[in-house]
Formats: sequence, C-alpha cells, structure tokens
Amino acid sequence: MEVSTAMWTAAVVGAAVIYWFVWVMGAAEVKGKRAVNLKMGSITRDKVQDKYKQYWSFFRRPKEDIAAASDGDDVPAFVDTFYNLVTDIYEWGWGQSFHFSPSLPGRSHREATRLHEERAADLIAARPGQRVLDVGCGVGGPMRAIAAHSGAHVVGITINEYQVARARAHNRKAGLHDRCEVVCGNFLEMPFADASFDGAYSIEATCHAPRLEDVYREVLRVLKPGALYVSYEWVTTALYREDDSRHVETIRGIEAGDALPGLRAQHEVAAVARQVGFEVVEERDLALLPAGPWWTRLMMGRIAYWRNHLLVSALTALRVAPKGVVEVHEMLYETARHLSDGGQTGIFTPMHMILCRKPLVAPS
Ligand SMILES: C=C(CC[C@@H](C)[C@H]1CC[C@H]2C3=CC[C@H]4[C@H](C)[C@@H](O)CC[C@]4(C)[C@H]3CC[C@]12C)C(C)C
Ligand SMILES: C[S@@+](CC[C@H](N)C(=O)[O-])C[C@H]1O[C@@H](n2cnc3c(N)ncnc32)[C@H](O)[C@@H]1O
Repeated sequence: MEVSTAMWTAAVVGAAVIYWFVWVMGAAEVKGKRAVNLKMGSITRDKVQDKYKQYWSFFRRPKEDIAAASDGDDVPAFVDTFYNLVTDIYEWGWGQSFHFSPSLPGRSHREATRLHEERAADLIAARPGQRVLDVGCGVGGPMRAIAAHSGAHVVGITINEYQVARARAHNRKAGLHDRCEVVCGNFLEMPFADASFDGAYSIEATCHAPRLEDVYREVLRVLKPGALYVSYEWVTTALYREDDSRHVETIRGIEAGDALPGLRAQHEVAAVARQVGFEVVEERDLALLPAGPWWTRLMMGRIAYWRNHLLVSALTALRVAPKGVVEVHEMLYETARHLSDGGQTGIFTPMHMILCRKPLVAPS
C-alpha cells in the first residue's frame, strides 16, 4: 500500500473512532445533552477555571467556617456558581432529574427515578386544578413527571438562571409548558404570596440551605392552611460517628463536592419542621429495606466515568469545552466515591422523607 493511501486510511479510521466516541457513546444516561455541547451555565468560557477555584475554596472549608462567614448569607451565591458549573455535566451524565432513587429490580434507572417522583406527588395528594410548588426544581425532571402524573399545575423555583432556561426549554419540548412554570429566585425568600399553593415538595434541594428552618418557614408561609408538604432530605443517619475519621472524611467529601453548607442529622429534620409550625404527618428513610440500594447506579458507572474523563479531557484539549471542565468533572468523580461510601456504610441517606401539614388554624 502506498504511504499516502495508508495515511488517508488512518485519517478516516481516526475520524470514525472520534465520531463514535463523542457522538455515539455520548451521554451515559439520557441523550439530549452531548459532551460537545457542555457549557458552564452562565459563566463565560474564560472565567470557568476561576469560578471553580472560588467555589472549591469556599466549600472545602469546615462547615463551622462556612456558617460563620456572613452568617451563611454567601451560601446561595456559591450554590448558584456550583450549578453553573455542574448543570450540563449532570444532564449529560445523569439525566434531567438531579436526584437519587431506590433501585428497583427489573426496572431501568429512568423508571425508578420517575416512580420516586410520583411517590412525592401521591404523598401530597396532588390533583388537577391544584397549584403545587417545587422547591429547588433543577432543570425540571421531577416537575414534568409530577405535572403529567397528577394533572396539577407545578411552579418550580431555582436560584440558577441557566437552569431556568433549560427547564423552560424542556417543558416546551415535552408539551407541558402550560402546566409547568419556572421562576428564578431564592427559596429562602420566595417571590410568592402567602397561602398561594395547595401543596409543595422538595427533592434533594433543601440540603443547600444554611439553616433548614429558613426554607421550611418560607414553604409554610406560601402554603394554604391544611396543605401538605413533602421533602426528600440529605442527612447523616444514626450510624454516623463523629469520632470515626473515615465517617468524617466521607461526609466532608459529600459536603464539599455537592455545595452543602453542612449536612444535618436525621433526627433534626422533624424537630425543625415542628419548630416552624408544621404538623409532622410521617417521616421515613426511603433508602431502608426493602428499598434497593440507591448508590449502585453511581458505582456501576466506573467505566463510564473513565470514558467521560477521557472525553472531557479531549474536548478541552481541542478547545471545544472551556478550561476548568476537567477539574469540575474530577470533583464530581470524587464526590461520587464519597456518596457511594456513605450509602454502603449506611451513615448517609439522600432520601429521608418527611411529610408535613400546615395547620388549619395558626397556633396562637
Ligand atoms: C442532589 C444533589 C445531586 C445528586 C446527583 C444528581 C449528583 C451527585 C453526584 C453527581 C455525579 C457524580 C459523578 C459524575 C460523573 C463523574 C460524570 O462522568 C457524569 C455525571 C456524574 C455521574 C454526576 C451526575 C449527578 C450526580 C450523581 C446534590 C448536589 C445536593
Ligand atoms: C440537586 S438539585 C435538585 C433539583 C430537582 N429537585 C431535581 O430533583 O431534579 C438542587 C436544586 O436546588 C436549587 N437550590 C439550591 N439552593 C437554592 C436556593 N437558595 N434557592 C432556590 N433554589 C435553590 C438548585 O438551584 C437546584 O435546582
């Protein structure tokens, strides 16, 4: 074979391999966000690396320091930065629902995710004609599933503008834009009138609040008397021991890589709900048996993580993805390790469910 023919053959085969790697292997879970389209939210390309460094130096501090700094008031701005950095990577590698769910034998991750979301809608008895609030809605995976399942009108709030744009685009594409609304705002000071919702839910979102009571008080304010609120909370369980250095490392790793100002203990959640004025109807860790393990989805993906690491490195080298994406991806990889350790040891759960009711008569 002539040299030029060999070179052409190598070039064509190389291009086919790259095409296959980027476009065909693409997303780990849901097609729709491709690696070549990874943006870093509303951060301009040249600022990604700096923003990541600022984020990391803020959240890797001990939780006491985060709470002490401006009394926790800086937290929402850094959470916003976090979601600018991770939203596209989450969509690309996980899907449109940014949460975990118990695994179900014989069911796909997508089905298990949807059933976990529908369970929230059923717990608050959401139905057609109602106006339901999604506290910390992400790009709206749960919102669309709940609107479709219950027939209710869902209003979501997120601090991150980029997520608002993504969620609205997904709502339109799904033909649910008449029943799903998205608002950009802080769930610690919501731009909604008192007693304006028939129900509310939060899925793995209120863990970002520096003080849980602040977000629960806001939810209580906007609910009508008698309305129900369900939350899936990230907490440490009774198995967590502060004197075990491996436990501490796992929990610190989860907090730093997930923009959390400090995980709460499981037993604190109901106390906070009662303190702000809710009646607690039920609370239960949805990760406990007979539920299938939620963390296996993270562990099964080790090979996928390496493929994704190679992809983001190649795309950064080719200047398709902005500088800094590799670091963000690396941080998520580390976080996944801590999360699955937390799940396997049982010291952490991302699905402590609490169901509350706003009393019909305000306590005097
Ligand atoms: C509720 C929160 C987010 C929970 C999860 C949706 C995300 C937590 C960790 C994320 C991921 C970790 C590893 C990534 C992997 C390295 C990459 O190749 C593809 C995406 C990941 C799987 C990513 C996906 C989303 C998570 C599972 C928090 C923030 C309160
Ligand atoms: C892990 S995501 C979960 C999103 C969604 N519940 C889901 O399951 O797909 C957490 C969400 O909480 C939102 N959030 C965090 N802190 C917030 C705040 N102070 N005000 C409003 N939204 C906030 C984030 O922007 C993000 O949308």
